[in-house]
Amino acid sequence: MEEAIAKANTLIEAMGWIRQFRGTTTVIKLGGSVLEDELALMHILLDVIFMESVGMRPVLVHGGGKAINRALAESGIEPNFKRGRRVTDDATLKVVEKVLAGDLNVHLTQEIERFGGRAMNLSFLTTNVLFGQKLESPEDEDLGFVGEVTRVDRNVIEGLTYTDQVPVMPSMCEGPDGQHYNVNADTAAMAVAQALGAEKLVFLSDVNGVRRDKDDPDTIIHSLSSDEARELIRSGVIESGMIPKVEACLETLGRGVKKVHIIDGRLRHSLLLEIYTTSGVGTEIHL
Ligand SMILES: Nc1ncnc2c1ncn2[C@@H]1O[C@H](COP(=O)(O)OP(=O)(O)O)[C@@H](O)[C@H]1O
Ligand SMILES: CC(=O)N[C@@H](CCC(=O)OP(=O)(O)O)C(=O)O
Repeated sequence: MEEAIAKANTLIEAMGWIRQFRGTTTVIKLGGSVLEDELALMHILLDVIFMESVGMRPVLVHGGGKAINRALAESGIEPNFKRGRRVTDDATLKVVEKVLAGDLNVHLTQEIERFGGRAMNLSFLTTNVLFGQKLESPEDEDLGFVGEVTRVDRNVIEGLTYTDQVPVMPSMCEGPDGQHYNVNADTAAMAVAQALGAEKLVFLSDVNGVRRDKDDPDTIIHSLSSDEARELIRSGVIESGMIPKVEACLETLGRGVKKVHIIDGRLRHSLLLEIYTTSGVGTEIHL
C-alpha cells in the first residue's frame, strides 16, 4: 500500500510541470550516437511517448552519422568532413538517402509504435516536409549535395501533433527541382524548431553537454552565453560535431524558440529530467 501511495504522490508532483508544458512543442534531435545504443534509444522513445500522452507535443528530427559512416565503409567510400559537415558526392548521397530516409526513419517510427505510441515517418519516401537548397560554401570548400532547409511544411507536422501522433523526420531536404540534399541533423532540427515556434529544442547526444575539455565530463558548462559559445568555437574548444550543434543553438535563439539544450541521451530519462528539474541536466545556451 505504502508503495502505491508513493507512486500516486509522484503523479501528483508531476501535475505542475505537465500543466506548464501541455500543448507546447518540443523539438528533439536524436544524434547518431544515441541511435547506436538500442537501450538508450528505448528509454528516450518511452520518454517521448510519455510526453505525447500527457499532452505535450514532441517532434523528432534525427541524424545518423555513425550508421552512414558504416554504410559508406561497406561501399568502400571514405568519410570526408569539413567543419563538422559531410562532403556529399553523388555516391555518398545515395548511401545517405538509404540510411536516413530508408532505414533509420522507418526503424524509429516502428519502435515508437512497438512501445505503444503513435508515430508518422515524414520523408521524401512518404510525405516530405523539409524543403531547401544547396548550402552555399566558399568555392574551395564545396560540400556537394549538402543542403539547408529554407521551408518547413508546418501544417503537416502540426496536423499530426494535434491527432496525437509523433512526427519523425530525417535530416534531408528537397530542392525546387526535386533534388535531394543531405542536411546536418542539428541544423535541420533548428529549422523545424523555428518554423514551429517550439518552446524547446533539445539535442540528445553522447556527451553530457558542452565541455571545456571535450574528453573530461567534469568540465561541463551548464549555462553558456552566445558570446562565450562563439569564442569557444573560435578558440577550438568546441570542435567537430559539436560545431554545427552549437551554431544551430545560436541561430535558433532569439527567433522564437525559448530554450535550447544539449543533453546526454544515454542518461536514463534525460528528456524528462530536462523538463521537470529546474537545474537541468546538460548545457543550456542562452542569449
Ligand atoms: N567542447 C566539446 N564538448 C563536448 N563535446 C565536444 C566538444 N568538442 C567536440 N565535441 C565532440 O562532439 C561530439 C558530439 O557531436 P556528434 O558526434 O555530431 O554527436 P551527435 O551524433 O550526437 O550529433 C562529442 O562526442 C564530442 O566528441
Ligand atoms: C551534411 C551532413 O553532415 N549531414 C549529416 C547528416 C546526419 C547527421 O547529422 O547525423 P548526426 O546527428 O548523427 O551527426 C551526415 O551526413 O552525417
